[in-house]
Amino acid sequence: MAVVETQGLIMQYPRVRALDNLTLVIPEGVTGVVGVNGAGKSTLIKVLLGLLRPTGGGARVLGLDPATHGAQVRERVGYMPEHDCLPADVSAAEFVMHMAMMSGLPKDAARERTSEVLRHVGLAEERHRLMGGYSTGMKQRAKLAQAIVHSPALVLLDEPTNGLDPRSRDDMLSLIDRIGHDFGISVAVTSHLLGELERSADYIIVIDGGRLLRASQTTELTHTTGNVVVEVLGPLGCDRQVGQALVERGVTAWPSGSRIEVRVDRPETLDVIRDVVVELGLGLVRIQEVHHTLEEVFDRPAEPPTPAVAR
Ligand SMILES: Nc1ncnc2c1ncn2[C@@H]1O[C@H](COP(=O)(O)OP(=O)(O)OP(=O)(O)O)[C@@H](O)[C@H]1O
Repeated sequence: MAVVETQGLIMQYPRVRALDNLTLVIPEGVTGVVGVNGAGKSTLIKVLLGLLRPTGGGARVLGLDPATHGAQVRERVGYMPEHDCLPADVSAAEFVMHMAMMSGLPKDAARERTSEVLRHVGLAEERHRLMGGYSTGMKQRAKLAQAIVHSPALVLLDEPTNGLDPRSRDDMLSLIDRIGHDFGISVAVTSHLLGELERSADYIIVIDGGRLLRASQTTELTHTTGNVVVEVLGPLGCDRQVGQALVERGVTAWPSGSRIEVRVDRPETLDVIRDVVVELGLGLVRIQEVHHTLEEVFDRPAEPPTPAVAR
């Protein structure tokens, strides 16, 4: 089921068209919305929350039109803004509890949910410290906690890994994974880095210049290439020998570092590889499937470099 649908969305600022006829569907689960800085990600989120009224087209969020039912949308949707927006002189516990009560939870339930979500995001011990003294990673976690404290059906996270060091980035991505897959809250998360959402997102939407570039299941984008990499053991240059022998038997093969990449277009190809290695008196170390990463899908052509001959 779709949690968000947009149809021909246009957002024209005085000088910039930030969304340009954008039609997309965000399914349940974790969706990565990827695009370079200025692609229109934050504008899209603000339109979906009903904070900005689009100049054309429309959207449905959990079945509601945010342009006319913004308050109802925001009751059911959590939002983690990109920029630092936390009051410095308040503790995470006070802030998240305040947000919980603002969303309509009675005081006792708000207190209980606050300590629960602060534990989930890893801020249990620091919850009574003033947020002004928090590191960037802790601030991001506090922002995430306030976004999910009212148990929304959907949470919109705007660049949650921005400014984080590699370890905190990994922690944040694991948290997003848990929120989407263990807590049952659908997540739409934006990033300007394609590769980082590969692990957590079930679905990827790529936007560029306010337009939809691509939308598909992550597994479809990172599907196996149909190629294998063959590693052999033997004297210097033996990999080239294997490649040459494969090409002579009509197999498409080409060098890949110190190994040989082979197109497996029929099941017998794997037998041919084994026979060639044995005939040449070499050791077969491994035959490994080659997967595309998301970055490769967008940065590199899908076809092997030509000519497909190991020289
Ligand atoms: N309030 C505004 N008024 C005028 N132009 C705006 C406004 N907000 C954004 N823009 C412009 O709209 C375009 C899209 O911006 P947006 O912030 O949506 O992109 P983004 O993909 O979220 O990038 P970033 O991650 O850098 O915020 C940019 O060219 C930006 O300069």
